[in-house]
Amino acid sequence: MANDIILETESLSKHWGGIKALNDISLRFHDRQLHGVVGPNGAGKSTLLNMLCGTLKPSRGCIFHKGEQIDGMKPWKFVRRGIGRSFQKTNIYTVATCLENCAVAAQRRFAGSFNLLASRHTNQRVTEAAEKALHQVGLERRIHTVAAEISYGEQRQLELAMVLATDPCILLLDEPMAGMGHEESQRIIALLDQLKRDYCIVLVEHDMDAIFELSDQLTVLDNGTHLITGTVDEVRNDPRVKEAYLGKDDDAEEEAA
Ligand SMILES: Nc1ncnc2c1ncn2[C@@H]1O[C@H](COP(=O)(O)OP(=O)(O)OP(=O)(O)O)[C@@H](O)[C@H]1O
Repeated sequence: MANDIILETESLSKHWGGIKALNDISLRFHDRQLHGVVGPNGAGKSTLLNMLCGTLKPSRGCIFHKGEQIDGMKPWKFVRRGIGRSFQKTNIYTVATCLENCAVAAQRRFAGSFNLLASRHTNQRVTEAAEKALHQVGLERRIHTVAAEISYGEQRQLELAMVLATDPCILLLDEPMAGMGHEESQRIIALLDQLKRDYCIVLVEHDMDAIFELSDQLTVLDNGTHLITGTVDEVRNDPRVKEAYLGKDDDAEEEAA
């Protein structure tokens, strides 16, 4: 079991002046598992993802990818290592086609050579990766459609495709279902359920039904601290979690019990 740990944090902390956005967080993320991260607003979820993808440097603590310490490396090195990150806010070029958006993302992973022959080969890899990613998320019929012309739900699917186009092994996803209707959310849930068979997914999401349905492991953060990590059942039944967080929104479940 231990050797399928693909990403690990050790006493990870991020402080801004007096604000302890994240304090002493030690977590293990496994290959081919979906690890949900929840917590009230300001709990430190986005801060965690920003450090896991290298865009934010920890104040203290370490990050290990496949056993190698990677904190302090440049963000593009995280991308090259297969650590892909999506954002809460839509991050696409609306004037470009879906394929072009994914190609720009794929270039972050594959481009980098000034050799002309190599660059032709690179262009082909970039296009192939972009097309594959659009197929993975079910947007194959939208390949040549300008992003401004697809629905909001499809734009969120495109965001996911842009991460997949970087050929990652780890997907760090920040609220991929934000602002979606029920039907669109169901489509993303089905997609993530499929993707977790092949990727390590770290999913930050406020939609608790989705998190409960998808998570193999679930972490609760509260005010920058690590409350618990466990299976969905372990977390739901933990009195600290009920008290600190889930209890507030769990009335329906309490009534049903
Ligand atoms: N650049 C920054 N400078 C100062 N404080 C920050 C910065 N970014 C985040 N914080 C603070 O760190 C804490 C954690 O923020 P973070 O965005 O990680 O929470 P979150 O759990 O993702 O919240 P939400 O669910 O609202 O997105 C908050 O108190 C926030 O105000």
